[in-house]
Amino acid sequence: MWIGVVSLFPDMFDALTQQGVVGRAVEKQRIALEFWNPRDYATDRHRSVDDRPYGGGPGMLMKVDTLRAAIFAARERAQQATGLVPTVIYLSPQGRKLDQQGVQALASAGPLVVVAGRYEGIDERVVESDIDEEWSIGDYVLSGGELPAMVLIDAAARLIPGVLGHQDSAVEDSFNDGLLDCPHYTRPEIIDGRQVPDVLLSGNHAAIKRWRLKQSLGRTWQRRPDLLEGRPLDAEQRKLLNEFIEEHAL
Ligand SMILES: O=C(NCc1ccc(CNCc2ncc[nH]2)cc1)c1csc2nc[nH]c(=O)c12
Repeated sequence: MWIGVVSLFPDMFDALTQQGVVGRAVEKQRIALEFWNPRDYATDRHRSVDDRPYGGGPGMLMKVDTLRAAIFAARERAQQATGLVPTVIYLSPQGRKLDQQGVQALASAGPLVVVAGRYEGIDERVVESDIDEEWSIGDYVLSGGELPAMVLIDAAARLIPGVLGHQDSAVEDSFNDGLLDCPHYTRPEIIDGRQVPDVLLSGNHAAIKRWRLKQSLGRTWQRRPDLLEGRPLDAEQRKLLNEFIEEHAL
């Protein structure tokens, strides 16, 4: 997967490229990550990358000429590297809320150019002419688009075949099948008098699988009933959830 990043703070992405799953994927060239910094296109003495908003008011905007130069360069490289026209994503509080379905769509959309904004954002005419999709990662205020861009890249990278060693864990990821995860346990068997559920020590793999699915369904029902609305349950799952509800009826 080819991803171009337009950002004033490319070094922030070291957190992604130097570590873990995405780091290894970049190393194994499952993902190509390239960066374009608008500051490199600044021509004035102060190398300015921000500009004042028409109409006044607090805050600055990304300077149009340096931003567009970086976007065009990234787009050009995407086509050169992949032969495809990239989807240009702008991370913004006004964007569509990112969820696993959105991540799956982005991970299979071919090359991406991801634009991380700073200041109060970017000129609306640049959004109209150069941006294909706007995405937000949630309803809270951050200082820029870099962390959201890293969230998007990390989530998409996990879905690229071969990126995760144990591919099955990506498939079984709770948000992959739309349910919350079941509880997990590891040594010691007793912590402050609290024991591990017997079924997990039984070695009965069918019972363990059933117990875990039941816990996932039950916890989703308790904590995120909204996730169940968009997800039909088969007869077995319905039965397990009903059992859980009866056991937890207050
Ligand atoms: O660039 C991002 N944030 C920086 C930022 C924060 C606030 C403002 C506007 N502030 C004035 C205002 N707001 C509402 C009315 N008036 C502009 C830019 C960002 C990208 S994706 C994302 N997802 C979740 N949260 C985020 O902050 C982000």
